[in-house]
Amino acid sequence: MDVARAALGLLDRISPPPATEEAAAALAAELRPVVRGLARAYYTDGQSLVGDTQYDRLFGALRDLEAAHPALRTPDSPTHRVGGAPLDRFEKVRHPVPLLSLGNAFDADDLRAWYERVLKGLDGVLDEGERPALAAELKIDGLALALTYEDGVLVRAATRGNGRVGEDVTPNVRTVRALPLRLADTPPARVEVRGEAYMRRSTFEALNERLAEAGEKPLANPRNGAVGSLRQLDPTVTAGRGLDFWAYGVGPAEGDLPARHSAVLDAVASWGVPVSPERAVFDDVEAAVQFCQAWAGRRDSLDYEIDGVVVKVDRLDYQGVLGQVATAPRWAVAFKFPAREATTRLLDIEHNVGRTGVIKPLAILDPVDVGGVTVSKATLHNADYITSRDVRRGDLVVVKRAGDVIPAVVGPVVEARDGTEEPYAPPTTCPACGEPVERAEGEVDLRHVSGGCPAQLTRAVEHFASRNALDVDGLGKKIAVLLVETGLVGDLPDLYALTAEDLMPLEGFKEKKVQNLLTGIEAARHRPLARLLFGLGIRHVGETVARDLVAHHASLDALAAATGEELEAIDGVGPVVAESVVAWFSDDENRRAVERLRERGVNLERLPDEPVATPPDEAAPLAGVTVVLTGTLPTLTRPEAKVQIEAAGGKVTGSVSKKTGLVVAGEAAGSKLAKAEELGVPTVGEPTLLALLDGTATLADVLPAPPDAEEAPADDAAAAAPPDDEGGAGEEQGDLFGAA
Ligand SMILES: NC(=O)c1ccc[n+]([C@@H]2O[C@H](COP(=O)([O-])OP(=O)(O)OC[C@H]3O[C@@H](n4cnc5c(N)ncnc54)[C@H](O)[C@@H]3O)[C@@H](O)[C@H]2O)c1
Ligand SMILES: [Zn+2]
Repeated sequence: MDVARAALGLLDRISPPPATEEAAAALAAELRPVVRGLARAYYTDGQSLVGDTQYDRLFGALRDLEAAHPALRTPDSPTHRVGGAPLDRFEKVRHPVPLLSLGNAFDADDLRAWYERVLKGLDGVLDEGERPALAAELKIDGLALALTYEDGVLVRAATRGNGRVGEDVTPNVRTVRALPLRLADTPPARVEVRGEAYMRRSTFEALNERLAEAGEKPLANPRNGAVGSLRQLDPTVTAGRGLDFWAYGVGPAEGDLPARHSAVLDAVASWGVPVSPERAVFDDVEAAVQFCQAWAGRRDSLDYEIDGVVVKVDRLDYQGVLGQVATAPRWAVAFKFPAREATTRLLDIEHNVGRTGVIKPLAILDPVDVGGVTVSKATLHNADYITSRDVRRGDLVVVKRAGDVIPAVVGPVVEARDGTEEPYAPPTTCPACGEPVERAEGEVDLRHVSGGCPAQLTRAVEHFASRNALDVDGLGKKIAVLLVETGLVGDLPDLYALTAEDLMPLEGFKEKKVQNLLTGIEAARHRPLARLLFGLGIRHVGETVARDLVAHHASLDALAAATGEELEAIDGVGPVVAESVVAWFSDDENRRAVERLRERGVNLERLPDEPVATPPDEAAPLAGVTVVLTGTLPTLTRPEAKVQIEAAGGKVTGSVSKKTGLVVAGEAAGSKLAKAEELGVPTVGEPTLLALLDGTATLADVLPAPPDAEEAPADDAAAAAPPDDEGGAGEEQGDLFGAA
C-alpha cells in the first residue's frame, strides 16, 4: 500500500462519520495502517508525506471512531502512541520520565476550553477566584531531545523516540555548538534538560544550496533538515549542519529547582543553555489567547519555523496535581497555527510567459486546502528547480503557502510513485507565440531565441493602454494584437509614432476609427507621471507603489537616478520593489525606450495635481528616525509607543535593518536586540524613549553614546502586540493569481 496516496483517498471519505458499526470498523481498519505509516515516516525520517493538517484530520477521525465505538480500540492503535519507534542503528535509552506529546488547540475557543478543564482539575486546590498563571512559549518545529547533565557535564543526549525509549545521539549532540558541554552557574547535581533541536531557515537554505551544488537532492523543510542532521551515524556530518537548540523544560533532577516553570527556564538560561527569548507569563487565558494570535500573524518574522505556541500552567505544584492522560500532560496544550504545507496531486505543468518575457513553469494542482486557502496553482520557479527535485507530472507533491508568498511546489513525494509519472522536459517553443525558446548559458530561465515575444508585447501594449494606466481610448486587446502582428508597434514608444497612413490600410480601420485612436494616443501623452510609471509594467510596481514613488520623485529621470536605498526609504516600498525599479532603469533597452518617449513628447514629469510627499518636520524630536520596538516595555504598550513615536516624526517598523535608527528594548527582548548589536544600531530603554519624546533628551545625547544599560523591570502580565508591517513587497503577485 502506498501510504500517501491512501491518505489522500481517505481524506475524502472520513466525513461524515460512518453510519453503521460495520462501516466504522472498516474505516478504522483502513485508517490505522495509514496513520501508523505517516507517523513512522514523520518521526523516523523527519519526512512529511502529507501536511500536518491532513495528518491531524486522519488521526482525529481514527480517535473519534475509537471514542464512538469502544470495540474498535485496538491495543496497537497509533492513537495510543507518542512519536515513532527508536531506530536500531542507535543505542537505546530508556527515559526515566517519559517524554510526552501535547494536546492541541486549533483556535481561541479550544484554548479557553482547555483552561476551563485546568480550572476544574484544580478544583479544591485554587483559592476563591484564583486564576492560575500561564506560561507561553513558541512551539519550534524540530525534534525533541533530552540532555542529561551530571555535575554540570553533558553525559547523554537522547531523542524522544516513542516517549519511553529513545535513541542515544550523544556524540552527535556534542557537536552542536549552540549547546554547552558544561553548564555554567550552579545547576543541580543531575538534571535532564528538555528542548527542541532545530535548524534555522537561513541555515537550511544554505544547506540546500550546498546540496544542490554537490548535485544532491535538496531537503524538504528545516524540520527534515534537523531530524536528518541529528540522526547521523557520523557525528562530523551533524557538526557541519549548524543545528540550534532551545530548551523548553526540565525532566528529572536531583537538586533544587524553582517552583514555577517560567523560573525554571530562567534557571536553565543561567546555566548557559539557550532558551527562547520569545516567551511570556500571563495572569489569565485571554492574554495567552492574544499572545497566540499575535504570533500566528508574525511567524514569518522569525528565522526559524514555528507551528504554534505551547501554553503551560506555570506553577509546578499545579502541574503535579493536573497530571497527564495517556500521551499528553493535562497542564499544557499546543495552540496550533494553520498548516502551511499540504500534499496533493500535480495534474500538469503549464508554461506562462511572464511579464518580463521569460517562460515560467506553473503547477496545475488538484485543488487542496493549505491553511484555509484553496490552492490550485503553484509556482515551480524554473526548469532547474524542477529537474533538481525531479518533479514529475502525476506526482503527489508537497505544496507550501507561507505569508504573502506565492504558493510553491516544495517537491515530490517520491514514495508515492506508481510508475505512471512523466519526467519533466522543458518546452522548446513559447506556449504563447510558438517561437523557439532556449536557456542561455548560466541562466535559469527560458527565453525567446530571437528577441522578445510578440504575445508578451501584445500584453504589454494592452496594459500600457488600459484605463488605470495611460487610458488610450479605443486601444483594446484586438487592436494591440493587430498593431504587434503587423509590426507597426515593436515596443511601447512606437505607439506614439503611429500615423493615419500607418493605420488606414489595417483591416477594419476607417477614417473615424483611425482618428479616434490617434486622438486617444495624443491625449495619452499628457497623463500623470504615476500612470505612465504603472503603464511601463515594471515588476512589482502596481498603481499604489507608482503613486508613492512619484510622490517622492518629481520626474522619471529623478526616479531613474535614485538608488535602491533611497527608494527603500519610501513608505510602502520594500526591497523587492526597490530592486525591481533599479534593475528596470539600469537596462539599456529600457533607457532607450524612455528617451524615445521623451522625443515623442510624452510627459515624464510629475503633474501639479499629483500628490507630493510632505517633507518630514525637521524640528520634531524623532524626525526621520526609523524605530524598532522589541520586548515588553515597562509602561507603554506597543500601540501607545508607536503612536507617540509617529507623532514625534519617527517611523516604527517591525524588523531591524541598516535603515533602523533606534531600537527600543524592553523585558524579554529577543533576536531584534541581537540584530541591533550586530548592526551597531543604538539601543535604549523606555525611560530614554520617554525623555526623547518629551524633549528632555535629544537624539544627539543618545546616538553616539554606547548602548544603554538601563534595565526594564520585570512585568509578567505583558502581552506582546503584533508588529507593524514593513514596506510592502509590491502589489502584484505575477501572473499566478490573476490567471485563474
Ligand atoms: N505530516 C505528517 O505526516 C505528520 C505525521 C505525524 C505527526 N505530525 C504532526 O506532528 C504533531 C504531533 O507530534 P507530537 O506527538 O510530537 O506532538 P507535538 O509536536 O504536537 O507536541 C509535542 C512536542 O512539541 C515540541 N515542542 C516544541 N516547543 C515546545 C515547547 N515550548 N514546550 C513543549 N514542547 C515543545 C516537543 O518536541 C514535544 O515533543 C502533529 O502536529 C502532527 O500534525 C505530522
Ligand atoms: Zn512567445
